[in-house]
Amino acid sequence: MHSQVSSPIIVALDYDNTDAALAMAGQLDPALCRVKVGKELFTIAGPELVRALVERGFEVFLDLKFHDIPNTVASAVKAAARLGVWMVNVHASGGERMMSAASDALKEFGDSKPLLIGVTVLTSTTPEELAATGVAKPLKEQVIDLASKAKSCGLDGVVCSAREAQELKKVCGSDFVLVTPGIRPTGSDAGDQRRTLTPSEAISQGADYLVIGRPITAAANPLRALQEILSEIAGK
Ligand SMILES: O=c1ccn([C@@H]2O[C@H](COP(=O)(O)O)[C@@H](O)[C@H]2O)c(=O)[nH]1
Repeated sequence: MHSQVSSPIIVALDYDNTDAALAMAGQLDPALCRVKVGKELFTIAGPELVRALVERGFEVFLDLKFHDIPNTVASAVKAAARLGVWMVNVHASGGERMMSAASDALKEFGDSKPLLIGVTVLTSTTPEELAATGVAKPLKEQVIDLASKAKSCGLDGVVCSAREAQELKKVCGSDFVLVTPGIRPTGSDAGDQRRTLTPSEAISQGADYLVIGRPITAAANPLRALQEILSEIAGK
């Protein structure tokens, strides 16, 4: 999908109702950011909310992290493409057959296909927590392995921590899109995030898109918080 927005910021609209999500979108500017609809908001507000955001001029990242049998995931990403979203994602740990099925399913959308992104290891996960799930590899190696598989299956990029971005760009190439949540401006609360970096650190490590929720949406003035982050990135 051809994009009109040069900003790297994707604001996570993590709300439990349509009115709150649209009120936040109304305080933002589609020329300065994209927006992300995740599991909570989509479960409560559904496709209508996604269409409403698209109609308001926002490029939408549908962050549902699909993980299922290949046929189901292929159908799900096609449904997302029909909604007009700019980006959609699947769990890279769902396997290569699943990722290839998703990638193949989007071919019929040609140039208007959404970016297809694989989730590697969640930014809330520590190395110890990953090991406890039975993954024997060190966390960074696991991220690189999943990203390499995502690339070979035809995905456009991955979700990872910005801490892994520099290495991933080396391994997967500069065109492979890196979407990085776990972004925390200096002094802001990490909350449940564990592998964090500041906005300017993330960009300097090679992140293409920064997913930012609470540091913007919980700010007294979300638009000002967004503008301050953009200024920090621009080095102003
Ligand atoms: O690895 C991941 C994948 C997705 N997320 C999502 O990003 C936002 C982050 O919100 P903050 O308030 O800035 O922490 C949230 O919607 C997560 O579901 C992630 O954090 N890490």
